Amino acid sequence: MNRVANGVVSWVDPELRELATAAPITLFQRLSSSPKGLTEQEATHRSAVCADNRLQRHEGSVWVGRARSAVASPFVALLTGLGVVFTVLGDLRGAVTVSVMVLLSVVLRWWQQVRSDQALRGLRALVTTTTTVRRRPGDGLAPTEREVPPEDLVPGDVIVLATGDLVPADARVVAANALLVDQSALSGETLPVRKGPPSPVPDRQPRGRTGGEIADLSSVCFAGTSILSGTATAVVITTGPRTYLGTMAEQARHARPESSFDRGVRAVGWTLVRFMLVMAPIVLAVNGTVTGDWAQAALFAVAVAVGLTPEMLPVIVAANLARGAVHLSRQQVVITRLNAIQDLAGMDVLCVDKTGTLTQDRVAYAHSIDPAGRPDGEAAEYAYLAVHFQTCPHNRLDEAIIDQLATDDAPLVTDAAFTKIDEIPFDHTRRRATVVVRQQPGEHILITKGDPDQILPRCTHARRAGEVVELSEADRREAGEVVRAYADHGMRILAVAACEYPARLSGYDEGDEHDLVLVGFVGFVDPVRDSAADAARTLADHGVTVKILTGDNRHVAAQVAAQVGIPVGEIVLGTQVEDADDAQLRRLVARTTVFAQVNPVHKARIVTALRDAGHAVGFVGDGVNDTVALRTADVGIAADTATDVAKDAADLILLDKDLTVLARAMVEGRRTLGNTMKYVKITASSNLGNVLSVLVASATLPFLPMLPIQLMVQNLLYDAAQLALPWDRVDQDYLRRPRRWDTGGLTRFMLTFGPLSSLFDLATFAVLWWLLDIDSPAEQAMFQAGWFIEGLLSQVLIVLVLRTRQTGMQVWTPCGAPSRPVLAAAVAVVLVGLLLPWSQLAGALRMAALPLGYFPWLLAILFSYVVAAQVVKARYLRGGRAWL
Ligand SMILES: Nc1ncnc2c1ncn2[C@@H]1O[C@H](COP(=O)(O)OP(=O)(O)OP(=O)(O)O)[C@@H](O)[C@H]1O
Repeated sequence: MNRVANGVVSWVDPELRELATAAPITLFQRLSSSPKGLTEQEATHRSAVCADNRLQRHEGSVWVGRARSAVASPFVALLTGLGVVFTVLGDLRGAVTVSVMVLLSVVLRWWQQVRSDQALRGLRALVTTTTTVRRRPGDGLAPTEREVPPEDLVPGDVIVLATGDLVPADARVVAANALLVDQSALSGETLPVRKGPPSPVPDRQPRGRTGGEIADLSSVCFAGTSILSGTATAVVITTGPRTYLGTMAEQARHARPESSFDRGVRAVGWTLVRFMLVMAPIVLAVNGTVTGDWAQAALFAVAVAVGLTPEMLPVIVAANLARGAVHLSRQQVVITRLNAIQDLAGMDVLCVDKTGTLTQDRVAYAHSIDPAGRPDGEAAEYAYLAVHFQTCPHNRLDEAIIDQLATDDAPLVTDAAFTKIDEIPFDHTRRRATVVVRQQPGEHILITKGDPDQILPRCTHARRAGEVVELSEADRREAGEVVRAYADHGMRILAVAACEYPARLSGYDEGDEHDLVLVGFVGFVDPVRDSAADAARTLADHGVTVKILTGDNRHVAAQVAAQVGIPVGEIVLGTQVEDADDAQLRRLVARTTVFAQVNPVHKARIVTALRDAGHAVGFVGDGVNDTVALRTADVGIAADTATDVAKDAADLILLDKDLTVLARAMVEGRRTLGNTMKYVKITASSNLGNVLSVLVASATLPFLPMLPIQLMVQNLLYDAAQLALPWDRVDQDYLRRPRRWDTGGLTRFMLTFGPLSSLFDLATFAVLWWLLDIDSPAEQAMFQAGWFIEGLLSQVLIVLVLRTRQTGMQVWTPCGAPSRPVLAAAVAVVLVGLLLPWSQLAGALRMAALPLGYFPWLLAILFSYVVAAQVVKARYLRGGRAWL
């Protein structure tokens, strides 16, 4: 069977496994390629057929996916259903009005999401990576090697990999030299894996591996993994979303747990559906019984149902989120998932790492000391030797050693005097790195540097004044004290130890890191950011508990926490997290603020336990293997400098990895949610009031109090005014606590302010009926215009009163007053409403101009309504109830 059709390989695992072990000639044949690589023409042809070699799905499908998520909202479903009912009942004007509402909300929401996707792509484009590919200019011509963007790779391309490279696609190794690959992104397996062309003996699953068979194929390098050391030539088998990582990323995307915002939106949707289900049939029954015209009653009931739905909610939410996203990007925060802004508002626990978030991220070498704490350069010399030969990527500590010790001739001299034999790279679980070198023939020196807690137990001897002496218990305690004393001053300490071995041909592994001689310690400073304490205080003042999750030593963690003002208490270590079952862990995380010596797996478990305990959790991470925790958290946050995979998993990307930026972003999230909640609560209560008025009017009037089309135009006008709400101010009080969607509060709010507004509607009916004598079916157009104006004006005005919890004249003080856009929109809509019965549209809306005598009464009713709303608000708040 030909598995390469038009250069596209259709993948299932058995085929991958087959290609993993295939002889080179079969491999190239199956991929329609050759060891000299593809021709440029063939590569162009294949790239036209295959999707780009990107982790994300093809652009087209992202747009479709976004469209799908924009449509999938309970309000859209509800309104579409009501639109269908209108059509069935023959009211096309009603159906069109509802369709416009639905279309507007879907398009706006979709547009916002696509725009933010584009912004993120723009950000990613700033990070350039290239891959070396071997291609021929044409058939029969010699191949050349050149650098191309990873997106340009196609199945069949021959690539050359070297130390420090990110593997750009799933590729079968055809030749390798001491190839060591970090596969932790795929399998959680933290030890590096040796890779090379397949051996004649089939691969066996290594013990203790967590990644499953695929990741254990030792002849395949997978996209997203990185080359720790060595070189390789490989042929690309599969690219982009079809790689192993691509499918995992896709699964993880789908597996994302529902966030607190999503839960809130769903709950609001259901509360409104319940109200509608109760109210619409009642309106139908009352109106049908009184008028006897059941068809008209049915139309009216559907219009009431539309009126009861805050139909512009998706639009207002989208507009709010968009404004929030723009504001955040000005504050160095890029949003990758719009809803994350609302989740940010609900966040009550923020898990942060230490380096860069709390500290200045400028690690500097400080000193070198012997095991007893006396100044001595030997530890630094060994550490430099180890870093010099280390091929796994240098981190900040390594760079600090190089900056300080790689003086003019040092690299040359080191290369001349020593030869590298082997390496056991650093990883977050081992918390140490080892290099083996040869100085004298017949003798190897193993040098290990790392967390003192990891190194000291592996030492049996120590250096003292140039001598190697046995490490007594007292010496060990003394060394521990030295580490602690420096760590207590916030200094990061690496222990350095060495050991001599007779030269051998076989490689070295962890089993050789024992019976070491402790050479001493090197110290580093990474000062706490000046702004960190202020930011931590701001977060605490706003009800967010900051927890530190660091791979570093407990003393340093405690010191940094104390400097930043985070209460320390009991410090929990990674090993304790590992030993605790889920229930124990929930209790542990509830009382702990500092977790030290934790690896990425522990971090993910801590986040899950916090979520299980009901918290809305933010998590800051930047490693490839922080992906799980980033996805598990309600808000995953990564710095711009993080790996692509981590950024892909994050909801927020910080262009400046600083806690202050995060604190500001959190306040912005609450402001956004505050303005959204204003709309939901005030609108739902006004609509409930309308329905109650309609019920009373239906039972008492010989005609409809308002026609369905009038009811919906009134709704549209009101909603148009509310489009300015995202630009409104929010009470300081509201911003001070984590906020989630609160539907319990919504019901109470509706039941208080809905009937209140209804009272003033009834007063309007009374004025129209008894005082102005508009009391016959022939005059219904005038009556309906009267209620249309009063209803619209009272709804718009009440937003200005209820939008803040300030009472009395405070509403008009600078912090309580509405923002200018909100005020301007309200005035504009009030004017339109007042002029409508006199306009050209009056006929289409079946309204008649009102007698001027109506307006003093209107003024009095509106004034009394505002005063009454203030009084009720004050009482409502005195009852200790949550406001918006
Ligand atoms: N280059 C290195 N060589 C040897 N050991 C190292 C190296 N870098 C770090 N370590 C040790 O491993 C420990 C854990 O480091 P890791 O990078 O996992 O911490 P982290 O979680 O990133 O810390 P942070 O919270 O500060 O960001 C360090 O405390 C240190 O003792």
